[in-house]
Amino acid sequence: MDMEEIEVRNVSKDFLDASGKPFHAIRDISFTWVKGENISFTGESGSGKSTMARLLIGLERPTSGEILLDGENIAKWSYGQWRSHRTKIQAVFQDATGSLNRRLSIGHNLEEALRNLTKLSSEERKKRILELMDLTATSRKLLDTPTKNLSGGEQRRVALLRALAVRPDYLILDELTSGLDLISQKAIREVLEAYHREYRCSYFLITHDMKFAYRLSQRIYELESGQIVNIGQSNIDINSQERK
Ligand SMILES: Nc1ncnc2c1ncn2[C@@H]1O[C@H](COP(=O)(O)OP(=O)(O)OP(=O)(O)O)[C@@H](O)[C@H]1O
Repeated sequence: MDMEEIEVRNVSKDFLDASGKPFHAIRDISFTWVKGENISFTGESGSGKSTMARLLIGLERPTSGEILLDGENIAKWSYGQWRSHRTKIQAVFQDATGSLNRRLSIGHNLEEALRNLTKLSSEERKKRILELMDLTATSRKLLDTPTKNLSGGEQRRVALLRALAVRPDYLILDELTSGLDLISQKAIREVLEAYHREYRCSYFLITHDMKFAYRLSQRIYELESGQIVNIGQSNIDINSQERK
């Protein structure tokens, strides 16, 4: 295998509708997501974006087609196989706060993710967390703050940091900035930019915000009724952007 990538080949996903008839949420979609590259999925509500994300992280299995990670069909992976690849692909879904333990401090939440998903020692975990805070310009003082004291935007940022701490190769972000004020949106965008520049993590962004999509990703796929109807190309290079 020359290229590290995720290849989605002719994937379809059917659900049963209320009357028990098959409903085609994803119809024969194919695309390649090369490691180091960011892509965005956009489209109306119900067009199949979240279903595509759930297929990529193994929360749904395709009705037909294959999803190849470096040539291996992840659509057939068992729960155990997914567990052992958690550091490869991470996801932060719309209800980001669901992945956080609100009773714990931010530091404990990050620490818990690293304890569960990596083999790092206690010292290495501490070092990793501090590095991440510095890289993403997040104050170290926040580590002792109880998660429940944070605003919605800050909680999403922490959920994002939790996923990034694991250093995934691929990261799926479902509507991470929707409903946030402009300052919180910018803060999240800057975290993503800084992290991508350092580790070349590949983002799969689901967003309605086209500016966000064009700024962070190379290609923007537009979905309509479960099909790709348009592919936009961004000429903005995330790696050459200056921090603002
Ligand atoms: N588990 C399920 N069972 C039945 N239908 C489902 C299921 N999951 C999704 N669907 C249907 O599949 C279609 C696509 O849903 P999906 O959530 O992927 O769309 P979306 O583009 O992400 O929408 P939004 O922007 O509102 O999140 C919708 O009609 C939805 O009702």
